[in-house]
Amino acid sequence: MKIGFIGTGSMGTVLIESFIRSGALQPSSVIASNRSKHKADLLAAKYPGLLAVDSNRQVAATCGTIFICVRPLVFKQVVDEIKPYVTPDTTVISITSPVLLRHLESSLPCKVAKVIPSITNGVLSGAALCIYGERMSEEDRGSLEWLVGMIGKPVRVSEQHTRVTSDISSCGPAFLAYFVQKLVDAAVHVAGLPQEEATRLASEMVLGTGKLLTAGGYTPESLRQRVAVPGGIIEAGLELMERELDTTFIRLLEATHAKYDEDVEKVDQQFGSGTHTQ
Ligand SMILES: NC(=O)C1=CN([C@@H]2O[C@H](COP(=O)(O)OP(=O)(O)OC[C@H]3O[C@@H](n4cnc5c(N)ncnc54)[C@H](O)[C@@H]3O)[C@@H](O)[C@H]2O)C=CC1
Ligand SMILES: O=C(O)[C@@H]1CCC=N1
Repeated sequence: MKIGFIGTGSMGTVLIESFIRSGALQPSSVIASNRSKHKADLLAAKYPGLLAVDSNRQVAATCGTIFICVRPLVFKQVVDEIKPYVTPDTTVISITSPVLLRHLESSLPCKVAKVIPSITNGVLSGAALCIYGERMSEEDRGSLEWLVGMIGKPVRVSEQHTRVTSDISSCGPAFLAYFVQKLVDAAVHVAGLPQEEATRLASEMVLGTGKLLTAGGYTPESLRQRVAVPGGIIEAGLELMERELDTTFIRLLEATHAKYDEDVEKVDQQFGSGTHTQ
């Protein structure tokens, strides 16, 4: 069965390349379209057998499973384009959170799901959030999770929790990279450590910490307690972070939720769906 990708920008490309690199998909199973076709052509050149096509309609007409990898406000246009070509057996997957299942289910006569990937899937790691519409049978869900499981850890979440879980798994890499960057800048500023060396150390530290938290038997709390000796150097640093960052993360999530609400409202207007309740 052919798998289609509409939108081969940053995330569409990550998904296609990861599915191919992991062995989940052969290039010859992949059909891709993009507004400016040259981006899809680049993938076709890199992966012989992959078919880049001129229109989203061609993807819809040939593929049983279609990932829509465009920005939220472009969805309505794409959905209208592909609608005549999907059948009840087609599965359409949105990779963006502000396009809700009800937008898709009310507009398309097929199965719909959301898979919110993460840049970490590009190294076959991290989570991929799975949210299912009612027309997805348990077998359909299992098949999609097999595919997604080749590039990350599929995690089923309710649509209600999509925003906050995506804040962690999809936005988290950017937030953590910001933390790393600030730590590196401080090391350069305070002690003159070469930037490259500080970056290498910080990156290894993040990798090791991730392993401790996923496979090393630690929780964030127990890890912190284990390394922060009472009255010691780490505790001095943690006390400062506690004072300075106390409400920062709550405000961080409030900021992402506010932007999400704005996007959902705009998508609602496009789909003519009234006020959202998620
Ligand atoms: N950046 C990230 O880490 C994550 C992004 N997402 C979601 O992925 C979606 C895409 O994001 P990015 O790849 O970062 O954006 P992007 O801007 O890099 O890619 C979007 C692509 O869609 C193409 N496009 C625009 N209109 C089109 C149309 N009518 N038909 C076909 N192609 C069209 C553009 O040319 C572009 O290549 C967004 O909805 C975002 O919410 C989801 C999880 C993580
Ligand atoms: O729709 C989402 O939740 C993702 C996370 C970052 C951008 N888009």
